[in-house]
Amino acid sequence: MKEGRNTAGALGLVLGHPFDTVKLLGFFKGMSFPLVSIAVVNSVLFGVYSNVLLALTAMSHQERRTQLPSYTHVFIAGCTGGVIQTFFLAPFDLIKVRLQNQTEPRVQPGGPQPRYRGPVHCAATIFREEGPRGLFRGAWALMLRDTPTLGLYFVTYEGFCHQNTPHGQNPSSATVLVAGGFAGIASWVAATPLDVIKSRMQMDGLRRREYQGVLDCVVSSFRQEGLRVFFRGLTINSARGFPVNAVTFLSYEYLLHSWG
Ligand SMILES: C[N+](C)(C)CCCC[C@H](N)C(=O)O
Repeated sequence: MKEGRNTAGALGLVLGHPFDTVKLLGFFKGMSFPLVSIAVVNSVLFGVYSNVLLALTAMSHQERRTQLPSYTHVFIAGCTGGVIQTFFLAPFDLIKVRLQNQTEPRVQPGGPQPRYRGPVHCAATIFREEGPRGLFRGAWALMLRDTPTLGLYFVTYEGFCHQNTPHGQNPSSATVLVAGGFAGIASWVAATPLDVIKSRMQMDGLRRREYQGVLDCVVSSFRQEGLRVFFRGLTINSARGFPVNAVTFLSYEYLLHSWG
């Protein structure tokens, strides 16, 4: 009896396995592009941030626990990280926005071919149709969005950690998670108006050019849609910002400690 059940269980598993695999692969399909992009961009951002802070304060990460760096230094280091990461983020972000805004996102047999068939094809097509500079379309708006808001991001993080950690100690994992989450929300709330503009600039140039530049895009979006346009996606950005940045900062702290 027991034997029979085990065999049945094993058989079920064997039969079910291909389905599970397909399901899993389907579930994570399309994840390699964001994964590569986030790995590159976050290493640049956090690398620049910690090195600039190191240069400004002449203190190691561990020493800074007992002697908090000034928020001005944290802000400057965050802004510098923001400027440098823009060069890396711009093409990745452009490709993401272009792919997300496709009207025929899927290739269907016999149906119309989508303009971009995937991230690599998208990059090659932009390069061909819009030139190498085309890959940096919207980069100014992106830099304007990210420079001050990444300063704010790190100030929020360090401030929250400092306030909730006994003097001289390392913040607990729970504190790091909440501080990272709040940093994500604060920076996304501040970044949302320029995020709307950035995405519009990135989509511009696909057919005819609609905007003359960032300012023109701000003015004409405001004229056509009112003040509300600058708050588009605010809720979703914040809701996503909390968990994403909680985990980001937890891994950052973990790596800092394991590398010594
Ligand atoms: C500055 N800005 C708010 C745009 C982003 C800040 C957090 C960056 C993080 N990789 C994320 O995707 O949430």
